Parts: sequence; C-alpha cells; structure tokens
Amino acid sequence: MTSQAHPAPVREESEDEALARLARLDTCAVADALDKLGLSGAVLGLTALAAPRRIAGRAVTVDLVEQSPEVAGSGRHLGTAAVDASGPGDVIVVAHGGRTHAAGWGGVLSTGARRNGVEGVVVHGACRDVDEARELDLPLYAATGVPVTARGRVIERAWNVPVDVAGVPVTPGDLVIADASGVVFVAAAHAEEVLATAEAIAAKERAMVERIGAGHAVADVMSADYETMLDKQGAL
Ligand SMILES: O=C([O-])CC(=O)C(=O)O
Ligand SMILES: [Mg+2]
Repeated sequence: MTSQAHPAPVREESEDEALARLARLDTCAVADALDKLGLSGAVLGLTALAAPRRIAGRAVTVDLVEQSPEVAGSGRHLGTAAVDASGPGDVIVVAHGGRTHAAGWGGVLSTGARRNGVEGVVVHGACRDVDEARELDLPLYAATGVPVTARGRVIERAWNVPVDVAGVPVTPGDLVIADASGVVFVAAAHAEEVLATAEAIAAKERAMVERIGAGHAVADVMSADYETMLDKQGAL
C-alpha cells in the first residue's frame, strides 16, 4: 500500500477570493500598501532559486532550530508533516533563522510538495537540491542553495505554529506573495485593508504607465503625488 494521499484543505469562499485578489497583485504593490498602512511584512534577501514565477497562497509554517541534546526532535525529517498537510493554495514557509550552514529544505520534500499541488516554498535561509526543484518546476524562494543536509544539524521544532521570518511574525493562514522582487507576508487580520490598498496603488500605477505610453514626461507622471501617495494622508 502506498502512503496515504492528503486532500487539499477545504477553504471558505471568502478566503479563496482573497487569494485570487492577491494573485492579481505583485509584491511591490503589496509592500507599498503595507507601508501606507504602517504595517510590516516585506522580507529582504530571498529570491527564486527555482521556477521563478509569482506565487500567492496561505502560509503553512515550519519552525526549525539547531539540533542539540536539549531539543527533542520529531524523529522524522523537517517539513514532512507540513508537506503532507498542504495542497493547492498553500505556500510552505520554513522559518530557518537565516541559517546558511545547512539546508532547511531539499528535493524529496520538493517532490512531495509538487505532488500535493503546493503553490511554492519560502525558506528563510538555505535550501538544497535546487536542480530538483527546477526539474519539478516548483517555485522555491530562499536565501541561497547549499549542498549540506539538515540531518545532524537542524531539526523541526514545530509546524503550523506562529514563526518569525526575518523579524516578520507569520501565523499559519497568513497571506504570502513572492515574485522576482522578493517575498511579502500579510497578516490574515489585515488582509482586506491591505488588498484594497494594494489594488488602488496598482490601478494608479497602471494609469501612470498609460500616461507614459501616451507621451507624457516621466517627471510629470512621477511627480509630487507619486512621492506622497504612500503617506498616511496621501491620495491614491
Ligand atoms: O537532507 C536534507 O536536507 C533534505 C533533502 O535532501 C531532501 O529533502 O531531499
Ligand atoms: Mg535530497
């Protein structure tokens, strides 16, 4: 008997709608919306090492720690429970503390994530088997690739728990968007206001780009109201 297949999590209609709206945006519009609202969520230094396309989804978290006699491990490889529980609409977020001495993700995990239809993976630190993720066409955002295994070095403390990703608190179910500019998280509690603000910013930028196409001077298009639009009182 082969291992049990896990069905994709059932989602509320409104959650699907939020994801669909997020997927129509990009990280820059979302980061601008967070700035305007005085919220944090943008993470610096993570790039797509495999399948470099935009991903949007809800966070399924994995929290890693250095292996030591004081920390009881799960006895299974890190990330496995999260992979088995994830499916379409999910982004696996590995809180690896920015570590680059060992991989917080690898190719067998990528194979499982791809099989289950996961949108992509974000690792705050190093991953490995990057070629495998490329062959699988699994979007993999991380700080860097390394050949060194986690085994004997890093273990999973817990999964599906609140984690810290480069100073950004991420709770399971928070929104994640990643693209060529980086990775941005949106707390589920702020999703509606962030999405609405990002949509307004994106619409404004589309109008600006149309004006550039129509021959207006760039200095006129990107003038004072562009400079101030992310201020609290700035017009969108
Ligand atoms: O041992 C590791 O770091 C994990 C690994 O290579 C894999 O998932 O293929
Ligand atoms: Mg491997």
